[in-house]
Amino acid sequence: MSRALARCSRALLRPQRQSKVIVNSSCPVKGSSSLVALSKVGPLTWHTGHNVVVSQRRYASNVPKTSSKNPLGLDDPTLLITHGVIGGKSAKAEDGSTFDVEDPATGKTIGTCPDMTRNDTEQAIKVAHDTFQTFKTTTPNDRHGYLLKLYQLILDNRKDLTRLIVWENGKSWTDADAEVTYAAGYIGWFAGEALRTNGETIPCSMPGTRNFTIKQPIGVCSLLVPWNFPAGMIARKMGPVIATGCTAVIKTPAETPYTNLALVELASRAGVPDGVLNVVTTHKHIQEVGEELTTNPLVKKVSFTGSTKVGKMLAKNATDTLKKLSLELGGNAPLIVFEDAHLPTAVAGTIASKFRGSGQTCVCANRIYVHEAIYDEFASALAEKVKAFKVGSGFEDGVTHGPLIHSRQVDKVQQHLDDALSKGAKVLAGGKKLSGNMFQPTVLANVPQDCLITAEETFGPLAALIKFSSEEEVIRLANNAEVGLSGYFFSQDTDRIWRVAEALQVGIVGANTGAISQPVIPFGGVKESGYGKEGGHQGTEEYLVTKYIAVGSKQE
Ligand SMILES: NC(=O)c1ccc[n+]([C@@H]2O[C@H](COP(=O)([O-])OP(=O)(O)OC[C@H]3O[C@@H](n4cnc5c(N)ncnc54)[C@H](O)[C@@H]3O)[C@@H](O)[C@H]2O)c1
Ligand SMILES: O=CCCC(=O)O
Repeated sequence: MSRALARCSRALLRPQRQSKVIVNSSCPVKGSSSLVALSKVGPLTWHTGHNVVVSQRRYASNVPKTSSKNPLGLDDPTLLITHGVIGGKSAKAEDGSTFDVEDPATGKTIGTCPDMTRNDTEQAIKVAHDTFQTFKTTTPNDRHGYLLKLYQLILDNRKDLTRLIVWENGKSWTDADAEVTYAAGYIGWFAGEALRTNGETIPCSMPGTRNFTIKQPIGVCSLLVPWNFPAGMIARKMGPVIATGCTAVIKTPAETPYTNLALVELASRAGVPDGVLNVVTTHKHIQEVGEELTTNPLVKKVSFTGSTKVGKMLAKNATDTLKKLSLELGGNAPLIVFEDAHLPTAVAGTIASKFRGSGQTCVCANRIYVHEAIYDEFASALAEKVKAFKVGSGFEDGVTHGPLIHSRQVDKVQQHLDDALSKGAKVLAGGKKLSGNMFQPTVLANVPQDCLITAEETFGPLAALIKFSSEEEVIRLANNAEVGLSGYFFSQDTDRIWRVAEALQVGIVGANTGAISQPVIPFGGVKESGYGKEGGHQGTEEYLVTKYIAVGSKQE
């Protein structure tokens, strides 16, 4: 704990360091340069929320040295957990069955996990409920301490967590490393939040009576996490669970269970009591497990990140028992480049927003509206940058973009591309499916206003450039969506910045930036992108109930 604090305060006092170039004369990866690639993203302080400067040092090779005893080549092989967790104990499926976890870069199986069922889930909920009776009585300082230790453990194990993310999600090493920083930032933020669950005193209009509110943990929470941020998404759900004294059953995504499980293991090493975080891994039984997690009366809160379709179904399930819900669902983010934009900033911001995680984030720009006066200049500058990307296994040096998660995502990108091409769009960069789940980062010009891309999020590396001619027109187009998670625009006119920021029907606005995600802000959407916030102090409130207490005085 003291190490984390010392590091934070040292970092706050010193100027931000830039990335380093490391010269390596014996790079073992075939075809890679001996000058190990420089990180292009610069310092990652915007991610941590803690101003901890994390070196973007690249190692001689990030390709893990695997063996039969250490199949994922971790420095600490005990961080590879291949079972569920109930009450701190290893859990199997009731029928003993398992499912395979695959490396999306190769399609090869990297391990298995139990295919747990509804009964297993019910058991996990009971344990979480029993544990809640004691965990809710721990002090804020106890929980602050657990989270600070966990924060330090995440940073201490960053290489292994990065490896797990690359193995099961496929994103590039730099992206995965940044995600570990992002996840640690959430845990650090909620360590502070554990100490800030303040109630109020409220002046009372009745003589002799005093009014107070206190904040209490809501109870057992079902946390359903997606595969696109295997560390980040669980961190921003389990952080407030621990901070507030709740307990949880976590349903891991079938694609990426190992990073979730490693983080739960680190939480246990940080002292979080057994039974606070329980993990159900499942693939075949997703429907019934999802139903149990959203209908069991012992569960008081559900937090889900994923598609709008599944979110709506879970919300319906939770209605009968009126559970509190946080739904962080799909987006279809507009990104607008006005004629008065600073073009290099607009290009950099578009790349940051569109291509992070190979386009598989809920806040990725999806509809890129460019003013006709600068359309050609912007399009060619963006295409030039995108042509320089390198697609491949996230472990390879120099790879900027990894594969998509599975063939369904590849098919969706291809379908959106074909549809736009059939309506007159033109490829300026990329445009081809590569081997396996790899897809070239693509820039498309002359995209019509009505096509599949504008109707739903692509969730892939396809930048669709649509021409517009007036602010009024583009605001109408941007708001013409059932969803509203994030929206971006680029302009150097201050009046326009306020006007457009206020007009966009979204929960998150990036004005002159494509990087909006931080642990300290309330992340969440409007319309069919769901409700509830993650991160910020609002992300703590989601796990608390407010109780009002009136205290009268002696009546004579
Ligand atoms: N908001 C996000 O961060 C996010 C994340 C993943 C996918 N998506 C969107 O969803 C689309 C499809 O991707 P997907 O198939 O992985 O999304 P999905 O909504 O089906 O899956 C997201 C998560 O929900 C779980 N899930 C699925 N069905 C469930 C059920 N019946 N009960 C409980 N949990 C269930 C999945 O296992 C996964 O962990 C993507 O193209 C993208 O548009 C959004
Ligand atoms: O994809 C969903 C979350 C993305 C983010 O936190 O930036």
